[in-house]
Formats: sequence, C-alpha cells, structure tokens
Amino acid sequence: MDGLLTPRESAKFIAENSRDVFIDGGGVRRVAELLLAKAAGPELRVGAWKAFHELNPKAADEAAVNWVFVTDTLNFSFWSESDEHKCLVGYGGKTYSGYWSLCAAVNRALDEGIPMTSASYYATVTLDEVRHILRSDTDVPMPLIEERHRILNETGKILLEKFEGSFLNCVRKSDKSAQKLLHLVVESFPSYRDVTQFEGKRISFYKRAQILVADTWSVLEGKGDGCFKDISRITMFADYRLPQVLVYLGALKYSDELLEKLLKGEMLLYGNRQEVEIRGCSLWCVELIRDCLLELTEKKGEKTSGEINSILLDYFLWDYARDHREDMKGIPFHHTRCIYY
Ligand SMILES: Nc1nc2c(c(CN[C@H]3C=C[C@H](O)[C@@H]3O)cn2[C@@H]2O[C@H](COP(=O)(O)O)[C@@H](O)[C@H]2O)c(=O)[nH]1
Repeated sequence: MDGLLTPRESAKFIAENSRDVFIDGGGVRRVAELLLAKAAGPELRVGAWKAFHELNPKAADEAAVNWVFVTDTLNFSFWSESDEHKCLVGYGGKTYSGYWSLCAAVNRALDEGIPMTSASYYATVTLDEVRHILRSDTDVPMPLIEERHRILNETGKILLEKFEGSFLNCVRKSDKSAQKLLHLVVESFPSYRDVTQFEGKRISFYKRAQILVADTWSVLEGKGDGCFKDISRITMFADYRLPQVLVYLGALKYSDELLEKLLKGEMLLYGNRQEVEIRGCSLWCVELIRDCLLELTEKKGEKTSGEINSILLDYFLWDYARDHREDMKGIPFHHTRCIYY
C-alpha cells in the first residue's frame, strides 16, 4: 500500500511526535542491563518458545504450523474489566487466563476430536460451535466471541481458496523472507490489517501478522521452511501487555493526564491518538533496548546464542509481565477492545 509506513518507521515517527507517552533513556539502559544478564541463557533463544511453554506444540510439522496460524488468528483482546472476573480455561490440571486460555481451549478442542486447526473445519464452523470450543470455566466468556467466529470463517475460506487449506503453503510462498511472509499475510487476510493514521501519515503496527511470523519461525525452530534470512527485521508486537511492563521497568512514561485516564480504566478507541502513542512508543522503546543490549554485549565480549532480535526481547518481556503480574498490579494497561491485539 503506497505511503504506508512500516511498523519500525511508524514507531520512530510516533515517538518523535508523541505528547503523552515518553521513552526514558535511563530506563532503556536498565532494561538492557537486565537482559544482558540473560543474553547467554536459555530464555533469549528461539528454543525457549517450546521449552518454556507447555501449551505450545513440540513438533515442527505442518500440523504445528497450522496450530500457530489458527491461534494467532484469534490472538487478541483477552483483557476483562475486572481482573477478578475473567475468562478462565482449565486444561491438563491447570487453569489458564488471557492468551493462554485461548491456547488451552484450542488444545482441549483437539483432544475432544474437534479439528480446530483444520481450515476446512473452521471455514464453516458455526457461532454455537465456537462458543463451545472457547467456553470459559467462569461465567465470563472470552471477549469478542462473535468477531472470533466471523474471523475464523473468513480466514478459513481464504486459506482454502489461496493456500490449499494449509498455512505452510503460505510460508513456502515467501522465499524464506520474514518480510515477504508478513506482507503476504496482510494482503491475503483482512483481519491482520492492523493499520491506522497518526499526524496525517498512514502507519502500520501489524501486531498479529508480526507475531504470526515470529511464532512460525519459533515452531519451526528457525530451520527449514522457518529459516527466515531477515527475521531480525520483525519488530516487537504492539499489544497491551508490553507497554505495561515497559512502564513498570521505567523505560516508558505516561503524562499525568494519560495516567489518570488509564487508572480509571477509561477505554481508548483503536486509532485514538493516545492509543497510537502508547503502541508506537512501546515498539520504538524495544528497538532502543535492543540497540543498547547489542552495544553492551559487544563491549562485554559476551557470546550470545545466535543473534538477539526484537522477537526474543518481546517474548522475554511478555513472559516477564506474566511472571510479575502481582508486582505490576499498580501499573495500568490501556483498554482498547479490537481484533488487532
Ligand atoms: N507483545 C506480545 N504480545 C503477546 C504475546 C503473546 C503470546 N505469544 C507468545 C508468548 C508465549 C508464547 O510462546 C507465544 O508465542 C500474546 N500477546 C498479546 O498479549 C495480550 C494478552 O496478554 P494477557 O492478557 O496477559 O494474556 C494480547 O494482546 C495478546 O495478543 C507476545 O509474545 N508478545
């Protein structure tokens, strides 16, 4: 699309013109130092995606790639107005919330013999069947169930028409380029078109498309069809958790006016100026953290396992947010209800 900035260009432009969200240089450095201590460890490598997350597929086959595709097609908007009252899914003796409740529901469906990762199934799945598949153990359903149903039908039909029903065929049309796969996904599947405008420019975040490429790279362990030569050009994924953890770690700051609004739990519409500033500054903040970390590893002569990229930093920070949920209770996250993140 002409005149449309890439996520990285969008983030830089937003950070340079932001009025209510600010990047703190000292905080950026402190987060880079936190990550430096982990640079040679098991977390900051592609294998962590399977090693640390029991619900993710262990295989690296076509079924695993199609698991990633259907999960990332539904990977949005799990937050509830009150944290005490939310959708929960029990699976394998554990209870999962948020994004993990989606993964648990997909795995539960597969265990029940429902072919949830098969496009020929979800292209015509009914709303009632989707309600059953994504059912919560509490009286709070997963948010946006009707949208999830519509997106499953739309996406399944397109995958059947254009890629013989398998996302692996889409991957194989991208010449092992992460950028080509990203653009093939947003051109083919409308629900992935996470684009808006800011200060008169057309900007993109492509959060679900970028995490889809990243998760495809991870499930294929960076090998074979998943050996993307330009994987480092994928940026962090502009969701609602990363801003919260970046504020908690002191790398990102909000104006008093915006902080007050977020503390009251006020909704921000998708594309609203402050919502765009939160997403754009978070993305740019992680890019600066990555630059600082690479500088520190060079100075220290630290050997890292392969190249550290924004995907691995994002995954680490997202997991960190999960593990520090209690400590982060005082830091609000922004409430935007949409199908893009
Ligand atoms: N920036 C970023 N955002 C991510 C993810 C993930 C999970 N992905 C990988 C992580 C582990 C697995 O290995 C997955 O591959 C979900 N989200 C977003 O968070 C929100 C849900 O949050 P909560 O309500 O707390 O569950 C929602 O917008 C969801 O879209 C990520 O990694 N990075």
